[in-house]
Amino acid sequence: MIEYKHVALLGLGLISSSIAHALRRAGFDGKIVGTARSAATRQQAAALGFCTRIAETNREAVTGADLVIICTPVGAMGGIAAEIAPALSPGATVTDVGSVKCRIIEAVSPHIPDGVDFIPGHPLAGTEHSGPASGFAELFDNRWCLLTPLEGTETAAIERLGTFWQALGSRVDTMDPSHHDLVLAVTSHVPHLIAYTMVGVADDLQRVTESEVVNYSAAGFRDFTRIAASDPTMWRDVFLNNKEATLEILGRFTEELFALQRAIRTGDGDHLHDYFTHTRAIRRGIIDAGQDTAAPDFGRFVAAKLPPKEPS
Ligand SMILES: NC(=O)C1=CN([C@@H]2O[C@H](COP(=O)(O)OP(=O)(O)OC[C@H]3O[C@@H](n4cnc5c(N)ncnc54)[C@H](O)[C@@H]3O)[C@@H](O)[C@H]2O)C=CC1
Ligand SMILES: O=C(O)C(=O)Cc1ccc(O)cc1
Repeated sequence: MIEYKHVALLGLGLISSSIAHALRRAGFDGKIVGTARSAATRQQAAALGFCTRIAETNREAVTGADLVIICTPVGAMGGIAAEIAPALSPGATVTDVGSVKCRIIEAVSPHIPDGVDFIPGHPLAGTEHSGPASGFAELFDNRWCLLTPLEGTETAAIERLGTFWQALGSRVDTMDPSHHDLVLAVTSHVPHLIAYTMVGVADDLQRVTESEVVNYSAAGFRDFTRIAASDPTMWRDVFLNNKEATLEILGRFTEELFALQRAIRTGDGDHLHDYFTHTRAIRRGIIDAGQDTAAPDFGRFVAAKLPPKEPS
């Protein structure tokens, strides 16, 4: 059962509008007060009608809220926390949905007043679409939502937030924030960077081959173009705020790529065959373990394999 009575959604885009739709589907009868930076977005959200009320400012939206969810690009979250701090109600929970966790914790927690819990979160669910019209109630169904609570946070507050995400359809788990950032660098951030790069390469090539890249693109490349259509501001902020883990995984990726490049150049078919046999076994292992292709499950699979990130 959802224990909150007044949910404030800061930022009105894919994730926040999906939260509102999923709340309504769950029968939530409390208040959903949303706000966004631009008047045009606020008007669009008001017309779509998924909030009880649209507030003009972040401070107005959080006034009286017992759950505040920051749903903006990662780079904006610290400034928003500073802005809302004086208006937060004692006993409220502040959470976020950002794709990285350590930098958000650094930016947000110094502003959270005593008596308010900050519990960082990340629903591992999304699409390449953005804006208030892109949300839908089923987005979080059977997807993981990872909470990365800070030391000393009351278990009851964490459980309350976990129950909230379960009511939206999610499976909920907790994780150490730096481990989260490393796992997500492998399963989401670097794959997005690769997709962005591959589409850029194809675009260069297309100038030579005219429309062949589009005409003959296979399913794999089409998936790359879908991912590479994701919101530029959001992904700029992800990479700038998960720099260390992204560079670590990108370094490993580049080493493996060079080894494959060398195998192709030298005609080392055994190396290629062994490598592809190994990766196929990984994929089949995921399926045999009852975890299908969904990224969140793959995330857990990788989490089990990666060593915990060493403190920097
Ligand atoms: N899109 C996805 O697939 C997923 C996104 N996330 C995370 O969720 C958060 C929101 O993402 P989406 O809903 O996809 O974004 P979106 O682009 O659909 O919506 C973002 C909202 O934030 C507002 N905003 C933008 N810049 C702002 C600023 N500087 N100050 C205040 N408000 C600002 C926008 O007006 C918009 O209302 C991001 O932090 C992202 O990392 C998490 C899981 C999946
Ligand atoms: O659309 C896709 O394939 C995604 O990978 C969605 C996504 C994007 C960012 C996240 O932090 C979590 C999920």
